[in-house]
Amino acid sequence: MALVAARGTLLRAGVRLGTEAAACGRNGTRRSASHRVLVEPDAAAGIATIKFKNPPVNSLTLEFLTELIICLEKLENDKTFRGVILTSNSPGIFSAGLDLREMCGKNPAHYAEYWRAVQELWLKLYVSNMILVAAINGASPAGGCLMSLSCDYRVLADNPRYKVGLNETLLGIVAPFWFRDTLVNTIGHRASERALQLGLLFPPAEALQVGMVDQVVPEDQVHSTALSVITQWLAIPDHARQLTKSMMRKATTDNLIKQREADIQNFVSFISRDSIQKSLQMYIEKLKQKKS
Ligand SMILES: CC/C=C\C/C=C\C/C=C\CCC/C=C/C(=O)SCCNC(=O)CCNC(=O)[C@H](O)C(C)(C)COP(=O)(O)OP(=O)(O)OC[C@H]1O[C@@H](n2cnc3c(N)ncnc32)[C@H](O)[C@@H]1OP(=O)(O)O
Repeated sequence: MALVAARGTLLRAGVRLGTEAAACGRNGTRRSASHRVLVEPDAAAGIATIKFKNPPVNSLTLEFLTELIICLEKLENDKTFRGVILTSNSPGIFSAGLDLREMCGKNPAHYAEYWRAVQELWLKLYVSNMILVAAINGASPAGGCLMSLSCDYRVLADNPRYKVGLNETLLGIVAPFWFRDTLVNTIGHRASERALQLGLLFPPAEALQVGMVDQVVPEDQVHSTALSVITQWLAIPDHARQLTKSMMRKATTDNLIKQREADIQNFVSFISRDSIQKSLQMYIEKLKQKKS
């Protein structure tokens, strides 16, 4: 049902599914998707690289989310691909997280549609049967960080500007329980409590120390490191690795699935509050002023 809704959004956005489907095909040659998601398949290796291309900062607009969801679903259903690297097409920014303008000045129906898409992307990533490795080649706050936390392994480029973390409280908003659970499953309860309350954004050395990422490498080695990690993981028999992943993660996704509609209502009423809208507007304004 979520995919049908996603396709509806894509069609309204004028995205041609034929082109999208071709982009996620099984050819070994480099091909690119129609809009915001580039896919570089290596059929012989069974690996595809997904590159985010939603300028200026790869924020998760509804259209970008929808393209990502459809792309992941196509790769998941194509047994050629057993591993995927997620990275940015614009080194410097992995993803700025949820698109602030999707959560500001819109109506409740829009917020509900948007949040359903955010949930869907997380569900697709967190319990994917494929091996997902995040090659984090830029800053990755909030929803951007959630995407990488949902992968099986994270490689971060060693650049002090590339901070990662769930900084929601700095915006005056609250990371929902499934963002929290994803973080707790990765770095543990105490470290998550501190990171979430303070909205901490960790530079590479600290991110490694707290366990937000698994490896920090020089910037020009991020992709090759991700590739060699995925190659190691590919050596494990799929059925055993997949069942183990499911055993570790399914309870977390089931928790959202069983209260998905309530979570959407919660988000809509929270984000619609005047005080929250004001906080978001002020934050957007602050980002603008930073430039001048
Ligand atoms: C009990 C519980 C109760 C309730 C809970 C219920 C529900 C939960 C409710 C809400 C949960 C929401 C969860 C939200 C998750 C998120 O992901 S929020 C987004 C957080 N993201 C950020 O904080 C990142 C902000 N951006 C930056 O820090 C920087 O832009 C950057 C480091 C990513 C890049 O820096 P620069 O290269 O210097 O680029 P600029 O800052 O100049 O930005 C260029 C351009 O892009 C715009 N922009 C930046 N980020 C976003 C964004 N996230 N969305 C939309 N647009 C963004 C920026 O404004 C600039 O625009 P212009 O000025 O050029 O128009």
